[in-house]
Amino acid sequence: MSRTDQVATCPTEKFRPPEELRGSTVVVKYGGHAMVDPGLQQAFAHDVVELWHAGLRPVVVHGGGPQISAMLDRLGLESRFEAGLRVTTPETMDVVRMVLTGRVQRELVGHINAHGPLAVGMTGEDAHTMTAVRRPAWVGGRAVDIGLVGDVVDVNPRAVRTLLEQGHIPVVSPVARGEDAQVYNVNADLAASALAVALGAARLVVLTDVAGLYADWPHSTEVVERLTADELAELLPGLAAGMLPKMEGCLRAVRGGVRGAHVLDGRVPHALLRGVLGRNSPGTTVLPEHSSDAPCAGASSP
Ligand SMILES: Nc1ncnc2c1ncn2[C@@H]1O[C@H](COP(=O)(O)OP(=O)(O)O)[C@@H](O)[C@H]1O
Ligand SMILES: CC(=O)N[C@@H](CCC(=O)OP(=O)(O)O)C(=O)O
Repeated sequence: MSRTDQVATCPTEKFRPPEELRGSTVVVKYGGHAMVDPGLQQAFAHDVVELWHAGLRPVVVHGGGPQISAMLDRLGLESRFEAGLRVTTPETMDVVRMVLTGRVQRELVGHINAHGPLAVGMTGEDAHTMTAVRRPAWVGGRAVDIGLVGDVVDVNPRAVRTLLEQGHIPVVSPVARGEDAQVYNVNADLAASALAVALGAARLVVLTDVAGLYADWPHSTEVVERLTADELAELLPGLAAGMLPKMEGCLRAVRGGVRGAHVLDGRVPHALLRGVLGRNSPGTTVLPEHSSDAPCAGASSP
């Protein structure tokens, strides 16, 4: 698809990606808490299309935790988390699938496609894109059964690559197939990280509802601006639910070959563009151990 013919809005001149990012895949995880405002969803969709215009290949993996909880509440079903993961009965799984794929994904696809025929929605189940195995939650050193919650153990990126090659923007729901014929609820941060590694993405960007990783949460809002994978590995066991899967996802990504991972404030308009294309990314940036490849260098700032 021609990038100039198909999309009428979003002029490319404003945003020039650094040379090393041209043609690169960028996996963006858009968190449920940062998408509760429809205005923010539209601004996010606009930014994703800007990245596409600038010659990058964005892939969106979305969350939807608050939206799932609201629907469970409406249906009078229990909503409970252990170590940040939703306890998922077969009945809960039906609601997870319905809300993520039937509603949240559809809304995002609609917002992106308001700019042109770009986004295609899919789930990790499609074309065996994500295969997961059942995992427990670890609470106080003990494994707790949390039902149909999966860890992604295999990613087949072929369907996503085909969409990218055709000029599309894949929008992926974090639901995975199991080899045991079950369907698994996967934390969206970890799903995005697994997909970024499998696609050989240049960047993983996690948009959430805080300014980044706070050094002393919940006592201070001082953001950790940069850290290496080793530094993050040391911090990880002490992190609280919410930030834990995001930082674990960033760590797995940079250790899996992704050149940089960012946690950004999704409530700030254009945080995504500034994070990917700006000279100095806001939020928290995680780099591999020996990075001479500063992921924010050389761009013209939006
Ligand atoms: N060290 C930390 N720094 C920032 N936020 C933290 C930290 N530890 C826990 N959190 C919590 O993590 C939340 C973000 O995770 P979550 O609510 O799951 O967001 P999302 O819906 O974007 O995935 C923050 O709103 C905050 O309450
Ligand atoms: C296993 C598990 O907890 N899955 C998440 C999937 C959605 C998600 O991760 O959404 P956010 O990114 O908005 O938190 C859930 O059921 O809420």
